[in-house]
Amino acid sequence: MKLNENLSCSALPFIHYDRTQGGCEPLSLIKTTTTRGDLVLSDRSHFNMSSRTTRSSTKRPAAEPDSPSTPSSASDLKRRKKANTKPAKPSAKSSSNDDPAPTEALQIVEELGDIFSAPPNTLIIHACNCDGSWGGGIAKAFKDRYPKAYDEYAKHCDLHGHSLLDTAQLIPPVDAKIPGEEGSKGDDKEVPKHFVGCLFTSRHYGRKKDSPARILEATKPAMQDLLKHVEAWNSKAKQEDCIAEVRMCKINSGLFAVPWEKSKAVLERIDISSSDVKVIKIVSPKA
Ligand SMILES: Nc1ncnc2c1ncn2[C@@H]1O[C@H](COP(=O)(O)OP(=O)(O)OC[C@H]2O[C@H](OP(=O)(O)O)[C@H](O)[C@@H]2O)[C@@H](O)[C@H]1O
Repeated sequence: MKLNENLSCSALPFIHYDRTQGGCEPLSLIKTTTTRGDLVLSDRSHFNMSSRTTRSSTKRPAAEPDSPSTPSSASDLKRRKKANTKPAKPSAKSSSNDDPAPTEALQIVEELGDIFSAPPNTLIIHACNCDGSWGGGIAKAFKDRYPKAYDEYAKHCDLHGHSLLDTAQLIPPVDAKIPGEEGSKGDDKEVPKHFVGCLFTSRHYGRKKDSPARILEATKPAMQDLLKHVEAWNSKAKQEDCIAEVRMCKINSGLFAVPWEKSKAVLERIDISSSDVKVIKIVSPKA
């Protein structure tokens, strides 16, 4: 693929980006980042596993408490586990009432439509539990549409368990094509190049989900963590691989049972003066 170094991510909507520090990495490598902002390169084959693990919606055993919180690749996870390092975790003590007014606030724009009919290079965000379950609500739709992204999420939960609360996972586009049944290649389904953003706002799902107050408390640091991942990704990605638009559902407002206006108020207190992402589109289905 030919690179155009004259183009920058600043040409893309929603992203203000200085590409002077950008680098060109081989296309065979996937770039992921840690909470500390380290860039981690992994062979793309890791993200394109042909066999999909079947996950049940049953509770998983929590990972060891000293496991790192948000690395985004298996190689990074292993490296960290071996080194027994613990990345800094964003503070969980933020609330919309205590926070100072942001210098530049994250803009939340609401519209009706199909969240998944987004153009390529869109990041689509939803709220997640730390148990490795995308069993209901919009999470089930994510699992059906992005099965390999689900595998990445479930692996992340297996390795880090409840230490993921207050953090986020950025999953690069790994579901370019969902294979059809064996021997019927014509049934392969094309999937746009979408990034998936997981906000870990509750440890458990279902009846064991965290309280609305704790879910709200996790919402801000989780989103801040995701914005850092986006910034790190875009600072290194080629122009055609940059995240160009960010969409989200009304997180926490369904199965997590937190009124949307409360989550929205928390999100609108996030300072984005040093973030690439200025606007998040909230896309809800037409009635
Ligand atoms: N197909 C669809 N297309 C478009 N929009 C859809 C939709 N389905 C629902 N919505 C809307 O999307 C918003 C969020 O509502 P949700 O209930 O999904 O998510 P939430 O953030 O409250 O809770 C997270 C937990 O729900 C999951 O299920 P499990 O726990 O695994 O069972 C996760 O894994 C977490 O644990 C609401 O505005 C819904 O109207």
